[in-house]
Amino acid sequence: MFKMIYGLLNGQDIKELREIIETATFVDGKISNPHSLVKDNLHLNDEEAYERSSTIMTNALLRSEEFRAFAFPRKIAPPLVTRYNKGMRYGLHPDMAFMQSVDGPVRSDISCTFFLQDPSKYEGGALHIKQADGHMRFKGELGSAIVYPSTTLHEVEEVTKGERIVGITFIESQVADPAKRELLYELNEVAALEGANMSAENFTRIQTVQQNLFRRWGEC
Ligand SMILES: O=C(O)CCC(=O)C(=O)O
Ligand SMILES: [Fe+2]
Repeated sequence: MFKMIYGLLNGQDIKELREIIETATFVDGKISNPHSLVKDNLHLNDEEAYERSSTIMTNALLRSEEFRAFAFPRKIAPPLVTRYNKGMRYGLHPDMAFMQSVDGPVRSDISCTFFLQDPSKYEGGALHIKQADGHMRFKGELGSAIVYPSTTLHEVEEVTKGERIVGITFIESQVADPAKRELLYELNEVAALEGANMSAENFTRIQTVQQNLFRRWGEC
C-alpha cells in the first residue's frame, strides 16, 4: 500500500531546504552503491548540509500523524537529498534490506521520497513502482512525500527536462510485514473514524483487538 502525504514539509522547511541545496556540494550517487549498473543520480555530500537537511525532513515525518499511523516507525534513516539532472535516472532495482546509518542498521520496510522540486520544473523523473497487479507512477507536489513498501521493484524514470530534486529515506517499522501493517492501519483508521458512533462498550472491545494485534505483530 502507498500513501501520498500532502503538505508534509511546511513553508519554512521548504525555504531552509532550498537554501541548503543551493550551496551544498553533490557527488555521483554511485558512492553509496558502486556496483549498481542502473544508478545515475547525484547525492548531497556535505556533512553540515546533510545534518541540517536530514533533521528538517526527519522532524517533518515525526510530526505527521498521517505518517505515524501508516508506518508505525521504529527507526528512520537520516533522509538524503538527491538530484537528477537532464538525462539522469535510477533504473529498476530493489532496495537493500538493511541500510547503514550513524545509529546502526535500519531494516528498510518502507521507502520514502520527499518531493523538493515543483513538478512543473521538470519533465520525466516519475517514481515508477512495479507490482504484479499493475504499475504506479508518482510525481508529487513540492513539500509532499510518498511512502511505499521497500519490498517493491521500482525506478526513477529518466529526467527529460529540468532537474528533479528529492529527499529519500528508509524506515524500519514496528510491524515488518506489509500485510499485517496494512490490516492494523485499516483497523485503526476505522476505529478512529467510527469510534464516536459506537457504544462505549463496543469501542472498548475494538480497542482491545487493536492493542492485542499490535502486541502480537509489533516489535519495540
Ligand atoms: O528518488 C526516488 O524517488 C527513489 C530513489 C530510490 O529508489 C532509491 O534511492 O533507492
Ligand atoms: Fe530505491
